[in-house]
Amino acid sequence: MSNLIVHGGAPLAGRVIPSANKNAVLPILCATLLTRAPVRLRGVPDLTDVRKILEIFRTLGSNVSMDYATGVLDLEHRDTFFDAAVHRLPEEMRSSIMLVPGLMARFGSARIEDDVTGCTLGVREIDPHVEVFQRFGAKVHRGDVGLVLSVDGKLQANDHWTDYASVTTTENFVLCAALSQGQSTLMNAASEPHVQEFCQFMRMLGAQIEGLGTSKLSITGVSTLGGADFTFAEDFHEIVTFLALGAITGGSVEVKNSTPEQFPLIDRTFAKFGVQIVHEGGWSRSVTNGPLKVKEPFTRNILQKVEAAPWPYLPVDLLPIFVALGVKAEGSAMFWNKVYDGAMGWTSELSKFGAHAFLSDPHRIITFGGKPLTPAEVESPYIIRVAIALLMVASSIPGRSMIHHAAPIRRAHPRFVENICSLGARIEWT
Ligand SMILES: CC(=O)N[C@H]1[C@@H](OP(=O)(O)OP(=O)(O)OC[C@H]2O[C@@H](n3ccc(=O)[nH]c3=O)[C@H](O)[C@@H]2O)O[C@H](CO)[C@@H](O)[C@@H]1O
Ligand SMILES: C=C(OP(=O)(O)O)C(=O)O
Repeated sequence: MSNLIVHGGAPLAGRVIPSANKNAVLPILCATLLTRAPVRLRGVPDLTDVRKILEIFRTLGSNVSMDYATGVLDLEHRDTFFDAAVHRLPEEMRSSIMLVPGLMARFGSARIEDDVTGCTLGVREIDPHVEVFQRFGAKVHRGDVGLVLSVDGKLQANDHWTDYASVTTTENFVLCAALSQGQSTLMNAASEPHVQEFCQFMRMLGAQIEGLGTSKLSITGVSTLGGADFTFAEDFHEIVTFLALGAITGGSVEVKNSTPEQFPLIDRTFAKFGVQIVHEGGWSRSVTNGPLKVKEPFTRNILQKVEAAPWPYLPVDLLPIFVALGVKAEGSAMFWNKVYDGAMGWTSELSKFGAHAFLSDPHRIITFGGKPLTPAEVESPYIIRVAIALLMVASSIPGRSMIHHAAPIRRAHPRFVENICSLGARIEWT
């Protein structure tokens, strides 16, 4: 069941309740390893990455009680067992690397698998992570497969200034610092909404963290962490996805959104393609007035552009969704991924629909939108949000399209096909 058949052309309309943000859920799951107290998590989505992490917890001997119907997860990591020579951590997902601090704190050893790259977006370094672990006192050597880490006694607090604001490196720094001896400071910390949500959970466990949402995080280590009963917030990626699906199909979708204050730049980006986002009464909806059209800049000789970079820029994971709007909207626009060097090489798939999108360099695509589109069979790379962008384009074209290898969608969006069908789409897995 990894291909999607899409019978496109119907305007999507209705209401959707978004799920939790995978990129908050996964680091929070990894963080639970730092405590021996019971933890209850509410709103846990049924995602392939979540299942992989829960499976490793079961292998370690943790009590795991997951009810996907209610989204309630009860976890207790008490008498767990881990052997870096025997156990393997989940692969093909980035978040696996955030199991390291919990394993080091519990067992004095951990490992990093060779494939912790997640989506194939280009180079995804592990060096910034290894550097963080070493600064806290870990010794690192290359094993037969992957890296093996060991630490004697407690981790040692330290100050660090990273090369760039990396989401998972920031989270790993906080995970290490929470139980270290002394005060640690991270400069150039990432501040995405999911990083803030993760820090709020850490605080609920008893971690002492200052500077949430800024580029400087100060953490005072404590001797033990306690339990928590935590409810996940709504996923801004999923909110944007459904709003964009409404807009690209000429319909109107309303999505529950408790944090519109995170949206001003996202709203302006929609507006560049003629889509107005209205936030009202805890819901957001996309409104279009006729066919999508790229807003012309006043400055001469430049293209309309969308720049994606670490928060508070537009998040890079949202860029493919706006590229899909760019393909549909009449006019030209440039999309600039300032983070990854291999995330934009799927223009050839767009061209199978008859779209005109030009990869100008590894970081930039230009769309010449509004061209007549026809249904097509396309191949998605192993990139969650590109599978979605291809599905968006297919949904906007009358007729039968097929998205091959769309399974990555299940890494981030539970019940995605059910949700979109409830809006009037005709889509099925095959
Ligand atoms: C599980 C999780 O949370 N994954 C997210 C996390 O991955 P992840 O934490 O792996 O992403 P990073 O922020 O570390 O960035 C990924 C790569 O981009 C490059 N880089 C990044 C920033 C920068 O200013 N300069 C630079 O060169 C580096 O090669 C780096 O390895 O953040 C990414 C960027 O928001 C998102 O795409 C991923 O969905
Ligand atoms: C790239 C993503 O995830 P990961 O880092 O886990 O591959 C994503 O969530 O879009």
